[in-house]
Amino acid sequence: MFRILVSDKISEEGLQPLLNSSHIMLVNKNVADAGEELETADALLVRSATQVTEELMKKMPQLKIVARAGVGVDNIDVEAATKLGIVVINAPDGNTISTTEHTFAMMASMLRHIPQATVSVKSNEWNRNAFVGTEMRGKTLGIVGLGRIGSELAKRARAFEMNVIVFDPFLTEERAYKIGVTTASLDELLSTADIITVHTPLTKETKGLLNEKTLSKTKKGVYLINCARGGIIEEAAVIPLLESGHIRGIALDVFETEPPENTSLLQYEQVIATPHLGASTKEAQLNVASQVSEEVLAFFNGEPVTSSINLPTISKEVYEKIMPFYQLAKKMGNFVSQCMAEPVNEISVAYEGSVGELQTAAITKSLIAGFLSPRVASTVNEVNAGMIAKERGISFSEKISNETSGYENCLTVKVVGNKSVFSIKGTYIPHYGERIVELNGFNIDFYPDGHLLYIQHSDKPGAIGRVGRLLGDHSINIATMQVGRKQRGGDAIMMLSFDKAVTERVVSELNDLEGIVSVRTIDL
Ligand SMILES: NC(=O)c1ccc[n+]([C@@H]2O[C@H](COP(=O)([O-])OP(=O)(O)OC[C@H]3O[C@@H](n4cnc5c(N)ncnc54)[C@H](O)[C@@H]3O)[C@@H](O)[C@H]2O)c1
Ligand SMILES: O=C(O)CC[C@@H](O)C(=O)O
Repeated sequence: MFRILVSDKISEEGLQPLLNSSHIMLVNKNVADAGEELETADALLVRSATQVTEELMKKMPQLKIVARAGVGVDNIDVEAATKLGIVVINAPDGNTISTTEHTFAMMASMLRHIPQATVSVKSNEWNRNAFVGTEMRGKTLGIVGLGRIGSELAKRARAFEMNVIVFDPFLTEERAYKIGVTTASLDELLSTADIITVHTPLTKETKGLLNEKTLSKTKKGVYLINCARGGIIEEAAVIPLLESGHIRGIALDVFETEPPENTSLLQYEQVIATPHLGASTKEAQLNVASQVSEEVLAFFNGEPVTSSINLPTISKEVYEKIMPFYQLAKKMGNFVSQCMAEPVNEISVAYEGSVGELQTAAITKSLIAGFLSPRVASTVNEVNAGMIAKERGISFSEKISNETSGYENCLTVKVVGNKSVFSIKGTYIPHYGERIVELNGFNIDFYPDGHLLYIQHSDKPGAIGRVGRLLGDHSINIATMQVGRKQRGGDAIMMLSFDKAVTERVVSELNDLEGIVSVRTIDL
């Protein structure tokens, strides 16, 4: 049973794909109240309220995936999750339109004093002079961050005949042209915009982006909006500018701490606020819940997740092509790791032929994970393999070539250790499967699976027979056997497969046989 702990309020309708599965169990409980559920949960579903810290994840030994029903993952320690081999996914666009509309509603409300006028009318006042507003038409809207929400907002602003100017260091001129916005430096935006709205993630670059210094460059009478993340506009820097009348209004959906701890800013008449409601519509909540449910279900079924924060994203079509190589690479890494009982410094992989056209980075991660798994006590998978390899001083590289050497596709892995170098070549043949076709320069052909014995011997009469006899004496059935040599009478190798593991005692007896150089058990 795959157990999912749902820690925040998530649309039940959106969770249907998970609720419909008889192999999945959902428990609705906040992590703060969960006890035993923490120990058994395979997946954790959250919105923005639950803080997914390293400490929490360490209390969840079975945890494999954290799903954020929303965009921002700043409540999740993604780095710690990556280290622990936990996949983090989000629902990147399910609430884009709702948040865009909320931002637009905040802008309209602020410019026409709707919240303040509502309070006034409800207090039996009829004060039409106090609430003279500002038109949007002809005003310049400065958008900081033209991602999903920023670009949807730009479209709507243009429909209201506003000029749109954008600052986004990662925006190409081509995309800006397509959306119909003018790009600018931050300083240009600050000095020309009548209304500034921020739509970036909260990062070390965007934290306090609008601060005392940058805000002093804005036009007198500027309006500010933050429906992205608390802290992008520094709250304390706004107060003196509100008092002086430099900032005419500010609309906030998000705060430096939520709920706000320092409420002094909220006392100002020119401040309008909502409690992080950008994504709070029925539609957005259904969208984000459905998106993460489908993704968690795909993860449970061993299919690719398309919105992972810490895994390369792979579409279903690419996944189907990549999967055979992904598994082959994992087995090749694992095989070499078991063959080389020594510290390793370098792993290089060369992709030849059609496999080079796929997302080789994901295949290389799988290879590294396969290599590390017999050597690392903690979970190691493609999420954390690169990080663990680096921590252990293992560098890895890949080379891609269209050339082929007899096989339509081929992976050649070279592992450099302290004492030796090991090389292995593998291929995937449709309808035939994974094959290892070369080991340390010996041509061979075997299926890398199950219980194997890798024997190095001298190509002399009797060596193979002695191995067969000894195994027979121990009633051990050889399932398959392949032999390879470079030249007559020289060094040779045998690869044997068995239905069950061969014991250490038998391995030691095999090692003592005449003509046998070394024997290694490999379990894949
Ligand atoms: N209030 C809510 O309920 C709510 C709902 C959804 C999203 N959000 C927040 O809104 C924000 C935007 O979401 P999105 O889906 O549009 O994200 P997105 O990733 O699509 O867009 C972010 C944009 O910011 C730009 N950017 C990054 N660093 C920048 C910098 N230093 N200066 C200027 N631009 C920079 C990126 O290039 C990108 O274009 C996020 O913080 C998200 O968490 C809030
Ligand atoms: O869960 C929510 O309602 C907030 C969502 C929003 O902040 C997001 O980043 O997607």
